[in-house]
Amino acid sequence: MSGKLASEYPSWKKLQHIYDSEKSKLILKDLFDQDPDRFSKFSVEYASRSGPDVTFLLDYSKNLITQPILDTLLGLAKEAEVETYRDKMFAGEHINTSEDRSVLHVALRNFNDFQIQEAGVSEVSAVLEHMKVFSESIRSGEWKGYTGKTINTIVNIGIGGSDLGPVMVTEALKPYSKRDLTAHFVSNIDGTHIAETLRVCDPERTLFIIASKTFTTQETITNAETAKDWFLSTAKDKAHVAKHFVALSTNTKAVTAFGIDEKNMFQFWDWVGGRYSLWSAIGLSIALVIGYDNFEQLLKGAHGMDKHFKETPLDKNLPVLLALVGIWYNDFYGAQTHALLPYDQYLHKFADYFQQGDMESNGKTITKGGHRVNYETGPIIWGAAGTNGQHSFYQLVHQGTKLIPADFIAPASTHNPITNSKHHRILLSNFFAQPEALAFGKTEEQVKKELGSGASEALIKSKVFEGNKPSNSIMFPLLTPATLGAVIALYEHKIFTQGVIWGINSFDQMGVELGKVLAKNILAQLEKPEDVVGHDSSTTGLIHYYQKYRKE
Ligand SMILES: O=P(O)(O)OC[C@H]1O[C@H](O)[C@H](O)[C@@H](O)[C@@H]1O
Repeated sequence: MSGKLASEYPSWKKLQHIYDSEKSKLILKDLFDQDPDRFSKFSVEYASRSGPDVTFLLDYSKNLITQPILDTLLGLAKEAEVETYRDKMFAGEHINTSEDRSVLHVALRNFNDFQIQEAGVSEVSAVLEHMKVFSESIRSGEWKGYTGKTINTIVNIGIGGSDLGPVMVTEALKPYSKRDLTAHFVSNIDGTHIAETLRVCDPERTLFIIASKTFTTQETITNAETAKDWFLSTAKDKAHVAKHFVALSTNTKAVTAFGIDEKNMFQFWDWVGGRYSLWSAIGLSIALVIGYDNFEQLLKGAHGMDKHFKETPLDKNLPVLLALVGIWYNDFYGAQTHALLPYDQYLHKFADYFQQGDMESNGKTITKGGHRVNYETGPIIWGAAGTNGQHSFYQLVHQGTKLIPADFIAPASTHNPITNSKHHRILLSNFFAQPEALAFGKTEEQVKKELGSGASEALIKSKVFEGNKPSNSIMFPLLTPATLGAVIALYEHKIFTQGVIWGINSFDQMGVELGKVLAKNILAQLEKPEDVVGHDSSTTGLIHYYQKYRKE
């Protein structure tokens, strides 16, 4: 984040040299054979030092690293001043330089532990109290809709960071949810999304949560207006809006202009980035679904990880270790992607969430100093819940031509121990087997032995697994709110660390602007073919095709 080019650091050059000269010797099978203590050397058990007890195991031994490589990666983190920039973040310095803002999602889950000076930080506890009182009144049935009925459905209308965090967390923590309160999340501008949602809502019993940091996002405001029109078509009187619409935003003026009472607005601040906002008022839908106390556990679990990140030496610092092994593949092995593979159905939105978290943060080409990088920055993040992925894309991960580092994530115990945990044991046997298969593969000799004589050379070759595919494994006792908080914060700080090393600003998102501007211009041209001007022939042709076939 210093804005320097990472490739200029001495450790970067050393890593390149190590990669060029030692790559052929970095064979997982040999590394494990040579060192019976490899697992204990390259794994850490995290235990929270504050707040609720959270523990998990990070096993990074199945990576293509040796101690000297890790030491050099740690040297890189030192040279890039990861510790200095981490401390600047916690101190509230304006490390988001292009927008001249501090980056303080850590202040949202701080509970007066670290001293953080920034306007708004002292208001965090009052907003949490507002969320607590409000969520409890909805959940208890004390809050009534305009006809005196209780609320049984919430619809969060938001997009990007104002959608993905609440969706991922409410799915992940479903075992803690109030089952008679149904939550919907509407994000897409495609009218289908809101239309299909409203179809199953009762205007007398539905609460709309309009979640938008800026309260100017076209998708969210359009969907919110449609929801308000739908509501008023039954409720008639605008005064009833106050019972059915609340806003989560930094923009009081736009919220009140929309017709939402300021007392039904939950505030946050410009130092909360959209993709880091689930800890803020944007988490109201989470508090409603799982209850405020569980929401607070989520925050406290994350704070425990903040403390770990802030106070632990780099060589034992989990987010830093994840960041460094990621850089090793991204920048030296040329891996283009990174897979997040939770073996937990409740985490089925985890990869979707971190697509924004990681790719919007580190998908940058220009350093903070304004230079074009001459190395790769943020990886493509993707993934799916196990074991579904095994029956679709794992073929390529095992035998394709690409190197795909992956994180396997699983709970030791399940919230649904049905059939004497038979399902869970099968699930976990896959969670253990896949990284093993990826790392150690299957040799030609083994295949020949299995097939016996007479098997063709082609068949034998097709059944060989080269192995040597790296992965991390993360395992925790049970997916609780506090554990989830800690794991999300783990990845947030990993992303931060990589951004610092690459010298980029992980906290702006200029890359999402251009498309928005062009769409606005095109929207004004859609009426008549003769209005379609100023485009290339492809774009013009596509718009003309639409104009020919549209039915409105
Ligand atoms: O919360 P809002 O202001 O409506 O913004 C919603 C989203 O808008 C844009 O797409 C930004 O790139 C995201 O970071 C943000 O989360």
